[in-house]
Amino acid sequence: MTIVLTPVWSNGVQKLKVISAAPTKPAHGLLPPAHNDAIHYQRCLAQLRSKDRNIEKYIYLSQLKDADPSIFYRMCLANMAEITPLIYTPTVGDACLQFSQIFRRPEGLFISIKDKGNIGKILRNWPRISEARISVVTDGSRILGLGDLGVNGMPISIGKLSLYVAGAGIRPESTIPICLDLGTDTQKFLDDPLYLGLRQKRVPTKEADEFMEEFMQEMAAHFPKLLIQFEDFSTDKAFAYLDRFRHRYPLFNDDIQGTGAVVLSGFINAAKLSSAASGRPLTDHRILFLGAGSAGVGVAMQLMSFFKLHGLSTEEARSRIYLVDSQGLIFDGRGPMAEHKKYFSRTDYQGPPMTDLTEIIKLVRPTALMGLSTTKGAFNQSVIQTMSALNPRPIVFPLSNPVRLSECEFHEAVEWSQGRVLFASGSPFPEEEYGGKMLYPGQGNNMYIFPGLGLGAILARASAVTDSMVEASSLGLADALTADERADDLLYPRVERIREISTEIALAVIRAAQKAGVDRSTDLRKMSDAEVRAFVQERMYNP
Ligand SMILES: O=C([O-])CC(=O)C(=O)O
Ligand SMILES: [Mg+2]
Repeated sequence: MTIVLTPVWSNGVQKLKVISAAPTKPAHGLLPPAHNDAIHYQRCLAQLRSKDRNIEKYIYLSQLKDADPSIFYRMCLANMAEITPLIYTPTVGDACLQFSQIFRRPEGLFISIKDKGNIGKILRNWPRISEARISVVTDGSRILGLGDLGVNGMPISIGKLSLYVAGAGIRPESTIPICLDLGTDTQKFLDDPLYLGLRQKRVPTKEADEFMEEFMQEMAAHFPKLLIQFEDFSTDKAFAYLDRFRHRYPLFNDDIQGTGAVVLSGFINAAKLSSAASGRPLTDHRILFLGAGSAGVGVAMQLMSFFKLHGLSTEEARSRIYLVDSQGLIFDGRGPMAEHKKYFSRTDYQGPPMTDLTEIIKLVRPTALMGLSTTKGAFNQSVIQTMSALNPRPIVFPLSNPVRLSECEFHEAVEWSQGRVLFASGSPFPEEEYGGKMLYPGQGNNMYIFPGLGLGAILARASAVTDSMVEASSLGLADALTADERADDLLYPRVERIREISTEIALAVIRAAQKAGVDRSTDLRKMSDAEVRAFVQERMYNP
């Protein structure tokens, strides 16, 4: 599929108009005589592999996507494990940091605070309004664990949407990457002559809130079939915008809900293995979080459903969770704290403030340790050894992204736990051999969830994304492990099966939407599961 856009002028405004969306075959003589598609695919793959640095591979793949989306997506699907880390975490982190240096050609929509009052007009410049189904929207205020990157956050929206296409078969022309430019507080960018964003500090909250209100209203008015994924907003905004808009528009926050769902899923599978080894009931698990930002608290909230699914009350479920932030264990006696941390603040601890993670572990005796702190090395040898002394199979999930901010590496966790660790990380790590056995790290990254969750919500034409739909996506993923994968102690399915996984998740999400009564595509209600699966698969874009 080639989309040819031509600039046209309307009311003094330049717009892009689609003049050809049909596959175009170059006229005779415009290609070399021995050019053919299959060999060209091999040529592109060889070109990719000839590059030494991942950022070069990223740039090459971006240009390939632009020049020939079909080859690009075919390559992604056939080489998921190799290419996902290049177009997504961790390389996308470098692409964001260097966006203003490596920028070639615009992709997606840029809407800045200067457009306040005129956002509808900007949206009308999007060339494929009626096809729009999914948008990933960031304001760049907290990209991965890299901080406030301003307009340099655009590659995160682009990368997530490439995975929607590859992983869930959303059509490329149905995706809209959006970066909102509300300024940046990162001086380095403001001083950089190549920086592509506004040269101003972030606007005050009130102005940002008014902007978001207008943005969401205009998005809904212009794109009636669009689902919105909020991505990498700073913690306070992530919670505030999710709360404010989730009951009015179909949307979810990937960092709070997507990460929550993917970790719940991995935890379900890890807890079974851990309890099988310890003989302790599933309801006895205790989970300690390092990091209490949007992802940390989002995951903690989602993990409560693990205990509730096993019959515990909300109060009992909450009591299984402990949060630690940069100032140590979070408990009521510690003094004032941010609103979003209060729910998990411990009332049963009355001692002095505790900051040392090993000491906190000895006190809490957790079965599982979750890292969402972006503090490299926080899960050091003493931490892992203490977890391993308490648990025959300790659950350790260093979830911070990208790789270099991970709380520990897989080989460290394997070595320090003597091969017993049940491990999942946010970014990919290589497998390890220990005691003659191959051990595989799980990748507890929301990339397993959002493509299928989004696909299900889009196909159901959900008017809102309910908690039950998010939970269904998580349970759908946990159930997607094959017998082979279970035999290898995997916590997540192999990423090569992403389309199958997305189909199962979409089915679970569609059913949950129907149960919640938020589905507007009511024809799907009458279909059997097998029919819905076939329906989902038929609709997938196949490069
Ligand atoms: O993008 C990723 O790899 C996961 C994610 O949402 C984040 O770290 O913010
Ligand atoms: Mg994110």
